[in-house]
Amino acid sequence: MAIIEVTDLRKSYGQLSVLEGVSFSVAEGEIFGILGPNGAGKTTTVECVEGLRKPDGGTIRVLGLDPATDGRALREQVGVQLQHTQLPDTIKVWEALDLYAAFYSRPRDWRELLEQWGLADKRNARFGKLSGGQKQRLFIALALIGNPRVAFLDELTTGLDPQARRTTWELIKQVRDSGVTVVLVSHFMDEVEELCDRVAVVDRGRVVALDTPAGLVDGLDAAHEIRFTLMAACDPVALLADLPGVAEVTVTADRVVVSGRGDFATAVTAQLARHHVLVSDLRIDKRTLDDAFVALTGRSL
Ligand SMILES: Nc1ncnc2c1ncn2[C@@H]1O[C@H](COP(=O)(O)OP(=O)(O)OP(=O)(O)O)[C@@H](O)[C@H]1O
Repeated sequence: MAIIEVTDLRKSYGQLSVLEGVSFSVAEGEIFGILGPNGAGKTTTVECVEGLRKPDGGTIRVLGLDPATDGRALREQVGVQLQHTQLPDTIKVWEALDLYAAFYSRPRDWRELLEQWGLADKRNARFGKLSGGQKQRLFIALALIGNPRVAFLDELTTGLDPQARRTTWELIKQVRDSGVTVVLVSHFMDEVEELCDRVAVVDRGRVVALDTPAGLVDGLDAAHEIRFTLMAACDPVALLADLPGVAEVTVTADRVVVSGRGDFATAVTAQLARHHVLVSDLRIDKRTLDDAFVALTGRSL
C-alpha cells in the first residue's frame, strides 16, 4: 500500500522553477531514498511532503491526507529530523526529549530511545556540549519520539565516523523492521545502497529514475566486467559466450575480458572451474550506484 503519493509536484521561488512535475509513491514499510546533486530540489520536495512548504501545483497525499490542509492530523503520525540550528545549546538531552514527547498524544518512552541510540550517559549533557555524532543521534531520537508511522531523515550520517555510521544503519533497519516507513534524503551512495529498498534520483526538479539500487545499476548501458589471464591454451569465446548474462568475450593474447549483466560472474567462474581452466589475476569490475548516478545526471556527488 502506498503511504505517500506525490503527483506532478511543482514549485518555483520567484522566477526560479525548482520542481517541474515530481511524481513518486512510497510503499508502507520501506526505506525510500531521495538522491540528487546539490540544488536538485530534494529538500523542497521533502518539505512540501512534510507540509512545511506550499507547492504551486500537483497533489500530495500522506496517509491519505493533504499536508497543506491536514497538517495538524498528520503531525501526530509523521516524524521529521530537525536541522542543527533548531535546538538551543543550553537544553539538556533529556529535556529536549521530554519537551518533544509532550507534543504527541502517544509518545515513545524517551528513556528507551536514549538507550537505543547510545545516549543514556549523555542524559544530563547540554546540547551544545555534544559531539556532532551525538547531536545527530539525538535528532533521530527526536524524529522517532512521537511513535510516527513515517519518519523523514535528512543527511542521516553526516559527521559520523565509519563505525558510528554502520551502527546508525543497523538502527535504521530496525526502525524499518518495526513497521515505520523511512524517507531518507542522502548524498552518500554507500548509505543509499546499504539501506534503501528503492531510490528516486532527482535532478533539475524532476525524478530521472526510480528503482531499487541494484535496478539502477543494472539499467546502465555499461556492463560489469570480469578480467583474467589464461594459464593454458583454450577457447574462452566457445566456453563462455553463451552463458546467461554474458554480453561479450574479448581475447587479446592470453588476456580475457568478459562483460555482462546481473550475476553472470558466478556462471563464468563455475564454467571455468567445470572445464578445469586455470586463470590468474582474476578481477571483477562491478558498476556501482555512483556510475548509475553519473550516467543519469551527468554529475558526480
Ligand atoms: N526559500 C527559498 N527561496 C529561494 N530559493 C530557494 C529557497 N529554497 C531553496 N531555493 C533554491 O531552490 C533550489 C533547490 O533547492 P533545494 O534545497 O530543494 O535543493 P536540494 O536538492 O535539497 O539541495 P542540497 O543537496 O544542496 O540541499 C536551489 O537552487 C536553491 O537555491
